Amino acid sequence: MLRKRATRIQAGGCGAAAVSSPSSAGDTIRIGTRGSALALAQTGVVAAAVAKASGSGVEIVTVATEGDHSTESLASLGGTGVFASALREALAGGACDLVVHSLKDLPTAGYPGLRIGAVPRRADARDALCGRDGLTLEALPAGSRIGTGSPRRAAQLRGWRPDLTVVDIRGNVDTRLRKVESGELDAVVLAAAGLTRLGRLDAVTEFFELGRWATAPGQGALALEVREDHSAPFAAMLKTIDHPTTRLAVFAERAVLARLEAGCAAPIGASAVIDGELLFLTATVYAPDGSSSLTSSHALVLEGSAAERAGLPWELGDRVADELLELGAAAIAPLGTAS
Ligand SMILES: NCc1[nH]cc(CCC(=O)O)c1CC(=O)O
Repeated sequence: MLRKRATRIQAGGCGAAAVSSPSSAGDTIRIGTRGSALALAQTGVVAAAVAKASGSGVEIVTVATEGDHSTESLASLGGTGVFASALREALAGGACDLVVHSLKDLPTAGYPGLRIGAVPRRADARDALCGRDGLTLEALPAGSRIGTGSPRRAAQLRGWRPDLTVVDIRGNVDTRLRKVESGELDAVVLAAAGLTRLGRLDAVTEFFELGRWATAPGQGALALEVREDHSAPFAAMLKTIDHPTTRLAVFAERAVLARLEAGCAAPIGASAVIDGELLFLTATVYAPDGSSSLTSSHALVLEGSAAERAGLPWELGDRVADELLELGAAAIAPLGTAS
């Protein structure tokens, strides 16, 4: 289902090379997005970058997704692709020329005829606690009610604070924050990147460091998905938006998910960073009840031809995932389609 918005962003036109749109409809590049406030905020940033890099007009097309309609818990929806499928269908069907995903919501399995055309620079990959009265996780009184819809966050909360009650919630970022403001919940856990994009960092009472609190593969990063059949100028435009370091890191994180055959709702955290010539990857699989977890870390030297380097994230992700499986990950957490 498509609803067209009247939003149009014209290119600034200050010397940007003219790039023809891949669309047969003319010069305007149509960018598909979900209609949530968070999706529109991040798509607005992408649209401005596309307009500047292409010199074309940009039109934002909102697409309703199953994840927006359903009030089911994310875990029971299965997680994999509830936000992404409708966007991918709109793109494949030609209703738009590129779509903007939160990378962590994009299934690792490809879609026929589509590819990830650009991964912009990543924002803060951490999770953040938004508690009442300035409270941190440690300071919350026993029995406090903490909301999250994510099996990973639920498992982490149970691991750190088994004396708290985890409440399964849905809804957009503002809805979740209001549950704390109204007193219905004592705290919620949200992605720092989303709070940043919505200008709601004021609600944060604690940032969880990645070393003790792993976050979803790809968290904080966006993916610009495109059809494979686009023009060379369109590819050149995508390249100016792509951030190669972010791409290497998030692909390594996603490779763990792919190897474990786990979806975006699986209780798995992964964090990759590049330090000089080394790509580091750490991933953790959590028992849903928080009683145990398994972690694996490895690093690879970034060397070789461009094609060889492009394969390194997968090699590293496979190594970490295989170690997690050897340690018994499949016995502590629901992997595969049951995630
Ligand atoms: N599944 C919802 C979702 N998808 C991306 C983000 C945050 C932004 C990001 O990680 O890029 C969120 C909200 C949240 O987890 O708090």
